[in-house]
Amino acid sequence: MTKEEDAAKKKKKETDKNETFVEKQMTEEGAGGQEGKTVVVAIRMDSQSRELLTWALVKAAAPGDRVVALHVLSSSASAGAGSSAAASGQPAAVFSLAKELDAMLAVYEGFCNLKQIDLKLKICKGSSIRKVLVSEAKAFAASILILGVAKDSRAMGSSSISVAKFCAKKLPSDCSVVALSEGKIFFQREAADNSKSQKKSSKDSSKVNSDENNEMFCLLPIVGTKRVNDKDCKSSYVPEENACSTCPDQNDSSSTDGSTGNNCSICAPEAAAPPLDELKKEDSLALVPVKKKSEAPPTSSMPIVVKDSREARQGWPSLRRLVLTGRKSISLEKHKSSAVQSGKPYSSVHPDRKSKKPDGTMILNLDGENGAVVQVGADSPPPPSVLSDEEGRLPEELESLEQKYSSVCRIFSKEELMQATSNFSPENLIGKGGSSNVYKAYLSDGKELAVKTLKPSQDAIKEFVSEIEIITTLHHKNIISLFGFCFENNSLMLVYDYASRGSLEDILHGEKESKPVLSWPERYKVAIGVAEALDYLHGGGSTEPAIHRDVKSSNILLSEDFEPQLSDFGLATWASASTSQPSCSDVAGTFGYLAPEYILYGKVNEKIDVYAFGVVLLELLSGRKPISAVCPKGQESLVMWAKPILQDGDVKKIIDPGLKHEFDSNQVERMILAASLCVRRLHGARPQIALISKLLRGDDGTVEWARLEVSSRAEVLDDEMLNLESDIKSHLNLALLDVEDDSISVSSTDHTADSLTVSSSVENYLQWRWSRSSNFD
Ligand SMILES: Nc1ncnc2c1ncn2[C@@H]1O[C@H](COP(=O)(O)OP(=O)(O)OP(=O)(O)O)[C@@H](O)[C@H]1O
Repeated sequence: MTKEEDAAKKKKKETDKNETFVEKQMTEEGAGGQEGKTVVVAIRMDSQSRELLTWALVKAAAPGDRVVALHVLSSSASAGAGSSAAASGQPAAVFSLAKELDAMLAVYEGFCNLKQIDLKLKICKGSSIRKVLVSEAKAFAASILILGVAKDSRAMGSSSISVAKFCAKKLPSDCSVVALSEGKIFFQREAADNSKSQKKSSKDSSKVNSDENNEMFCLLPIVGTKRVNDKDCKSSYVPEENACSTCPDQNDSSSTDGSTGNNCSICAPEAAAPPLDELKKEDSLALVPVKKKSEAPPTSSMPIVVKDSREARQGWPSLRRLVLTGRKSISLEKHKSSAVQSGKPYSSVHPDRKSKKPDGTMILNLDGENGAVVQVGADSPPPPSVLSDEEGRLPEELESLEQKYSSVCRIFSKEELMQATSNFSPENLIGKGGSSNVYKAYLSDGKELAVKTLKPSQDAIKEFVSEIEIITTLHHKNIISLFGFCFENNSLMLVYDYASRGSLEDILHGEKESKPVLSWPERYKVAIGVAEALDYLHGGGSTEPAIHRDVKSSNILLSEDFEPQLSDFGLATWASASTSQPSCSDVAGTFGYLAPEYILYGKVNEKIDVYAFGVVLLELLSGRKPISAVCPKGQESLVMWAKPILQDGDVKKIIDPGLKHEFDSNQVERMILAASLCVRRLHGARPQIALISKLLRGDDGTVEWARLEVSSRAEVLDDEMLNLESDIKSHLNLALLDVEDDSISVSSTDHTADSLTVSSSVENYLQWRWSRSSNFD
């Protein structure tokens, strides 16, 4: 046997070992038992942790499972300045760390929703990381504990394999322990009987207590809220599955800060929640400390929860970054319309909020240990100033705005905008975004405008400034014009031209009763207009190239004559400022429109706009939503549903039945070709938007080229597989695919268990996992 063959054999063996473990987990745990298992993943704020999470979610967790991303703050740790500052109890550092970790997890929201995995974040503090890991894994009755293998062993005080060994020794035999690096298992202690551990209920787990010495902080979503029995917990709402440990038993009311009052923000009397019907389950999040309570049932007191995907699943959310982008919070598909219709306020986090006590509103003191859950609906009281410091000074970036932009747009006073919107009356509320309200405004000369009020936060300021900076350089008929802005009295407002037909999303997917179906010529006009806008944005108009980063139907507004206007440049970035390097904390956008490389690696270039535009084209063609829970299994994702149909070129199957065969078949063909090319898995295989624009307009040569390109898909797939392999290896070495040198020849359509290690692409892999998972239900 040659040296190479020997190495290949060794490699294969390693892969098989990984697979055996994975398959075992999948078959034993994923078989859809009533109660899912808990997978605990020890994470830090680094890219390796992202690998671990990806591995845990894709390989170890099955539908119905809970994955707990556990971050341990150790006073002895040197895991980064933020981490050690947080560990030493600096409140702001704790909060900022929680925000960063939250952002890291936010990337997985979409995947977790599709996979029905409940992803939670927990931050603990303890003197020994390994001991905390053991006690937490026990407390969660974890079936698997996943750890990284530290390259710099000093980072965690000792080698991570030794940590893994320690954990394996201390944890019950029904908990597997796995230590990974770059997708390879370096240490593995398999559970003696996983099927047994799977059955472990939260009741069982209550017998095992968290380490008394672990100080815990938590981010807790008020999702799936239910009123807790008065006897158990007064004036409180507690997430169904995450009731505070103090609620069921209030005997122990000591708190982490040593005060005698109940310091749990969920059951503390001062944390009086609004009536149930005023809480929108998808929007709430609190950072709360959870006091130690040895008798408490740990699984029902999970102190840290960032996302509860099982709740969100019900509404198939368009997922947003929750904390870092400030105004981009989780919103469900029907969020905007329902919010507007009902006019109900909803809750979200204001990290910078100081103590406040409005009526009926859950507001907590905020320091590093306390988060603030505040009502921020249309009629909520104004939050304290984040625009100026105590001495009334404005942040630097705001100070120069007026001077810089007064020549290109109008600076409004708040008074003027109040008048123009009849005091921001609910009747003038025309739309709602993740963290914004949009009101119709009338100037005294009769001009109609749209005023977007941003909920103030430090991140909102950044987006406000960035949007003004970028949008004022753009002059295109298909890009919304910024008419003016206002920052005053703690208000951040952007004033745009009014688009009388509202958003494409509302027109395509909104309440149908009164609205006629968008006709084919209008759809085609929208497609052409948005392609031109993007072409211009990406540098085709010889402006400095920029990337929108949030192309979606709700950000395409329509004028009276259906001229589309690309809007919402809050996430936009100059192409020169974007990086193709993976980033843990800079993924934003809306699930359903996110390009695979962006979800997985956080890679930003103009091709993420091309991908998102492809999804919009599919919406225009089919009238379907990007993600829809009402579709049959395997068809929830518009892209996944459409891809095989696009490949067949079967117009009848893809075209919106609402069009009743009234369409131009040449234009439809071009749109199908364009969509096929835009939603290609690999960004390199997606054409520039300029070419797509030419194709849509019917340029003969481009149409010919596109036909060939799309029909020679099989050949391209091979290339894609090769590219994907090097992409993954060179960029992240993600544990997701385990692509091996000798595995490329395996067919991409061979979705058998054996092909798991050689899945042709991220998307195929996810699709395969999804369809497989669906069978478990
Ligand atoms: N200039 C405008 N003219 C008419 N309607 C508008 C205008 N701007 C926004 N809207 C309406 O307000 C809604 C909310 O817009 P906004 O940009 O705040 O949120 P979004 O983009 O839908 O969500 P998010 O900000 O979370 O991405 C839009 O979908 C649209 O219906």
